[in-house]
Amino acid sequence: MRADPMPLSDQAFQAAPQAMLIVDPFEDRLLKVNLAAETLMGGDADQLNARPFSHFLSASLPLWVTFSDEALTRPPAWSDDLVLLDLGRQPHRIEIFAVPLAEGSRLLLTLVERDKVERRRSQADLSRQHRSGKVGWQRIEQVFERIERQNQLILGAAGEGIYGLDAEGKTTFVNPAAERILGWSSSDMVGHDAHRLFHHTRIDGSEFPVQQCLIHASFSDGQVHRVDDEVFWHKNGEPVPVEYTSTPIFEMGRLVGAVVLFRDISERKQGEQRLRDALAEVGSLKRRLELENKYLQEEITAELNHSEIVGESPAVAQLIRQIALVAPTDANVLINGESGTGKELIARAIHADSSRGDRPMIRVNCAAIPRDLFESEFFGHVKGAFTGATSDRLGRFELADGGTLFLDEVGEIPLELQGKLLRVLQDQQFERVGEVHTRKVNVRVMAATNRDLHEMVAAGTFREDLYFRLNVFPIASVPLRERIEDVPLLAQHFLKRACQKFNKPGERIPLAQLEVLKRYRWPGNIRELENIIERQVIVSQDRRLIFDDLLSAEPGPGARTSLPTVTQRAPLPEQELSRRQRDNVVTALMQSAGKVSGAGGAAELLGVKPTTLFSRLRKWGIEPADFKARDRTS
Ligand SMILES: Nc1ncnc2c1ncn2[C@@H]1O[C@H](COP(=O)(O)OP(=O)(O)OP(=O)(O)O)[C@@H](O)[C@H]1O
Repeated sequence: MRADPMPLSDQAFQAAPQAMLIVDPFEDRLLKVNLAAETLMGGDADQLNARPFSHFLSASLPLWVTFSDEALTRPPAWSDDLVLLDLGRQPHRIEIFAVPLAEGSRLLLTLVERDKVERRRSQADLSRQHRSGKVGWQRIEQVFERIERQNQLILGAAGEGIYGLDAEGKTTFVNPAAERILGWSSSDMVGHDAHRLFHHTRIDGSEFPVQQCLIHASFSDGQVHRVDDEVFWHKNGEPVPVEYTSTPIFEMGRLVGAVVLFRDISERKQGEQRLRDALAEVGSLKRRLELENKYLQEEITAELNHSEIVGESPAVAQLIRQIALVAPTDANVLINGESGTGKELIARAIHADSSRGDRPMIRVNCAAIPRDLFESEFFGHVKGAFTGATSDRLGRFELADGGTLFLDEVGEIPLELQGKLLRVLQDQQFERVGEVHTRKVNVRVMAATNRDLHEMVAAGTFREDLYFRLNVFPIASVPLRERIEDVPLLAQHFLKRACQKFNKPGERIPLAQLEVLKRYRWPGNIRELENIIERQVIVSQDRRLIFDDLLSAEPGPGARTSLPTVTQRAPLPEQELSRRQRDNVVTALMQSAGKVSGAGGAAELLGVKPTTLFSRLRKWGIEPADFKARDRTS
């Protein structure tokens, strides 16, 4: 037979987690205990019920009396002063709650062990604290995560490359800019020795020992190191010029690595290089301008002398036609003719009428260059190329770049240099002496000679290929004796200039004297005519230029040596003697190119003391500087 199930209220009483007792305070009897009470009081219901309730109270009995009275009269009653003794007489500090049951003489007691409650409470406090601590910690974590995210954003956005190293030099993190600049990905770098990966070699190809690396120095000396001129190596093997700052990282006072911030300075380097190149260019342009200026000064003088080609002879007409024909082309021109016939004047006229006319025409007198300086003169040299080459020097080809180079006396160029000259004429390329770098120029070349180059080619002293290169457009400069009809015009032309030059206006050449000039053979050509007129302007005293002596003089090979000698036909009046003496001094000054004293000076030529000559010059108002050589050598 199945036992009747326990009523639900009894089940609840039994299962309650607190110790529950029903007592009769008047009878001092324990009527009923639940399981939790049995556990607390250390015995089963029978054992417990067998004892008066006061047995379990001992010293707390007086308190119980007042408490139970309160519970019966002013329920509910609560106390935490009672101490309960279990069956084993072990005390338990309890918190007690009492209500009277319906009968009115019984009390339902609910007991809680204070020690357990306090333990639970402190545990609850702890877990409460723990829970609230965890939340706090989670908050802190979130803050850190946010900072970390911000840091990542900053690292990601930074234009500079940034990477971290641990104390062994292994990469700990890399930002995207570092990946981009170096070509290595984060996975290539993190955990690997950064120095070995991309900092192992210097720009000159020499090994870069890690002991000398200032990034690594930060680990040992704890200092910030800045370097502004080194290279890192891109993954593709190309050097990346960088500047960087290596900052040590301390953790708890201990050096644990470094963070490196670097920047690609290729553009800065290129900028610096461009600046250096520009400065070098400015330097070379400055030198070039100085030289050009010197040449331009000469050109101004030349221009004064050569502004127009004077003459009406068929030879001059033909010449002018040829000049007009060849000037606009870039063809090389070879001008052939006796000395003093106007070869340079022709070259200047061609240059002036060409598209290069606003650039200088650089003249080189090949007869005036010492043999061993030819190459340097033409192509320039670099400092130290040979003894005496104390600085870089531009050659004539560079100087004439964009303009015209006029090689006067081209027949004098040594055979060994003719090949090099030919190369420039063909390729417009050359190297300075002592330099391997090839330079390119754009130069038109004109040449002049009074020698028969054709004959020189046959004799093997002039390269045939060079001759053909130069002789693209030949022009013959006709001797004055073959265009004698031009003499009067030329004489008037030079007279006008000489009058201006020596400030002697109003000088004139009588018609009969022009005839004298036309009868002379002019071995020194137009230069001789020019010189004679100048000399006569200087010496003339009655504004009439007389050339009678010209025809009686022995014509020499050139203008200066063909000057008339003083003839002795009859005793001379004092005035004439003085004129001739003055004449003679002028001749000497012309021969010495205005030099008065010293070797080859006019005083030496005349056999007088320089002081004597100086005082005579002062007396006659003659200025030696007017006789300075106009036959410019370079
Ligand atoms: N047709 C001309 N009209 C005016 N002046 C001229 C003429 N021809 C030559 N001259 C002048 O004669 C002088 C000598 O001329 P230029 O120096 O050109 O001769 P060159 O043949 O080059 O001489 P060299 O062979 O000695 O160098 C110059 O002062 C020049 O101005």
